Parts: sequence; C-alpha cells; structure tokens
Amino acid sequence: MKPLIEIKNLSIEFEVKGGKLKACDNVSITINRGEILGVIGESGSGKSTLASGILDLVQAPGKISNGEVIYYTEDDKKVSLLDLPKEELMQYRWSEIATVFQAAQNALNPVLKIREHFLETVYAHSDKVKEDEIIKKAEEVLKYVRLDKSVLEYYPHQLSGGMKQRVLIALSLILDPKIIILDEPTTALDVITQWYIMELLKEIHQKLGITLVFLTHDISIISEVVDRIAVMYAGEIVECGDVANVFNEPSHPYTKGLLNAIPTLHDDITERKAIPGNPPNLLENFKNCKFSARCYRFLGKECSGDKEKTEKLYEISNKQCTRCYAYAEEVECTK
Ligand SMILES: Nc1ncnc2c1ncn2[C@@H]1O[C@H](COP(=O)(O)OP(=O)(O)OP(=O)(O)O)[C@@H](O)[C@H]1O
Repeated sequence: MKPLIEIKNLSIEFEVKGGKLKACDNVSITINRGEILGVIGESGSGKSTLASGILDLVQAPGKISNGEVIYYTEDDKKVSLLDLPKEELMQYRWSEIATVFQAAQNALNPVLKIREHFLETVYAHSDKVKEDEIIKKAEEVLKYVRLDKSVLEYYPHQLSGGMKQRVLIALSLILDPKIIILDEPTTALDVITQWYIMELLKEIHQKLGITLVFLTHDISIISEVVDRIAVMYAGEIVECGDVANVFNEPSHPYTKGLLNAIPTLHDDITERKAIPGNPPNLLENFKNCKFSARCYRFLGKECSGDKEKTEKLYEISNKQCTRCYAYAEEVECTK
C-alpha cells in the first residue's frame, strides 16, 4: 500500500499552569492510501490533539513542538504540511484532507441554511465555481449519506443530531478529498444512529475509495470497519497493526486491558475488568514506560530509566508493532 500521510515524531504540548503538558509525545504513524485506520484510546489520550496536529490546527495554549507531517500527492510528490504557509495549508484542508471534528453537532452555523454551508465551503477555496454547479454537487454528496436535496433549504435546528452529522459528512465530501479524518464521529448519537452512520461511511469508502481515519474511544463501533488500528495511551502510540492481529493477539498490556474492559452482548459482564490505576499526569517528565505503574507485565528496571528503549516501537510481525519493552529483542518498527 502506498502512503498518503506520514506523521513523523510529532509532539504537541499545551503550556498550562504547572508546566508543559505533552498531549502528543513523539507520535509516528503512516496512513496508507485507501485504508481505514482507527485510532483508539481513552479520553485524554491525545487523539483530538493528534487530529488537529495533522493540519496544524492546534489552538493556543497548544503548540507543535516537534515533528513532521508529510502528505503524498497523487503524483507521489511529498508535501511537508507543517512547513506550508497558512493559506496554502488551508487549500489542502477540505480539498485533500477533510475533517469532521468531535464538536461537529455544533459545527453548523445556526443562522445559515445547509445550502449556504456548501456554498461557503467551496467559495473558501475558489470563487470561480458557479452556484448551480455547487448545488448539483451538494445534492450528489447528500445522496451518499441518504439525505434528500430538500435538506439544503433547512436550517441546522430543523435537523436531528444524526441528520446534522450526515450533513457534515456530506460537506466533508464536497471538494472530493482524498482522506477524511473523523474525530469521535458518532459520540453524541444513539446506538442505532451510530451504526447507521458507520454503515454509510463504509459504503462511501467502498464507492469512492476514500481513505478514512477514525479517532475514538469506542472500540466496538469501529472494530468491524477498520483495516488497521493504532492504540494511544498518554499521548503515545503503544501498539498498531492489522485489526485482526491487534484484537486477537494484543501485545501491549494497555491494549489487553482495553480489550478486556469492553462488555459484549454475549458474555458475563462480571468478567470484564477495568485497568487498575489512572492514566499518568502528562506534565511529568517520564523516565519509565508511561504505562508501567498500571502494568501487570512490568519488568522492573528494564521498563524504567532507559527512555530510549521504552519509547521505541518494536516490530513483532510485518503486521504489528508494539511499544512494550518485553519485545525489545525485536527490530525497531519504521512503519
Ligand atoms: N486547550 C487545552 N488546554 C490544555 N490542555 C489541553 C487542551 N486540549 C487538550 N488538552 C490536554 O491534552 C491531553 C489530550 O487531550 P485530547 O483532547 O487530545 O485527548 P482525546 O484522546 O481526544 O480525549 P477526548 O476524546 O476526551 O477529547 C489531555 O490531557 C487534555 O487535558
């Protein structure tokens, strides 16, 4: 698979009372063209910060302190997104990389009809497109999310939560992007609507071949959709790989804990166990593996002190990488 976006050693800090909070700590991951990638992790693990970092949208007091985001164009040209002037980078937003962010339900302007949202999005990129062309395209993308064109004449408050989310997905498609990054796309919705939206996104992926990245705490909702999964803990990716490998043979104790904590319809809920302890304070200057305080596999001095070793990802197969020091014999992962 060809790479579409390569995130290299991305670190993002928030300047807060008490110091610098590392929300993303040296994150490296490649998003491949045409795949569906899921990034999972509990609240506060850094998923939204990572999503904002890709398009340099981190708001103060946050700041990208290190790293690169490389975008591969269709003719394999490498573009270093974080080095682009702001206006140029904004041209990539929507037309190459579209985002549907967590607070999406409130992302629509209450005083504008849906048709105006489509017009404004396109006009922000080009004032040469005719209005009727935009509306024709809007009707086409609304069909992908099974909404009738009459929705264009509605104001946001006239739509249900699920319809608003579908409008936002349609809006993200208006400029034919190569990738959509969806941060908690279904969080505020009821379970049935959640599944419906995931089905629609899967269909859109199949029809258009568009790359999708889901960032969510809800493993159950993405498990049947994603090809590959990355697990985030305390600002770091602790494991990534093909979804079947990671789910069937999780290598990192955090991934195991996370999977153990999910109830299913079929099993005994008392069998489910929460991970003991709490996530660490991200203001700390870590010398140990960040999970070591909660880890059943903690290897004593091997997991402590040697930051260089505990901050690497090790390749345990060509389909799975882990940050756990127990695999330090394996080769370093460069994917
Ligand atoms: N504007 C901000 N100011 C200070 N700290 C922030 C800010 N935004 C995020 N953080 C901190 O950065 C860390 C990562 O937050 P982030 O929102 O990226 O996590 P998340 O995994 O997306 O969780 P959630 O799904 O709850 O948003 C958290 O410790 C959070 O408190």
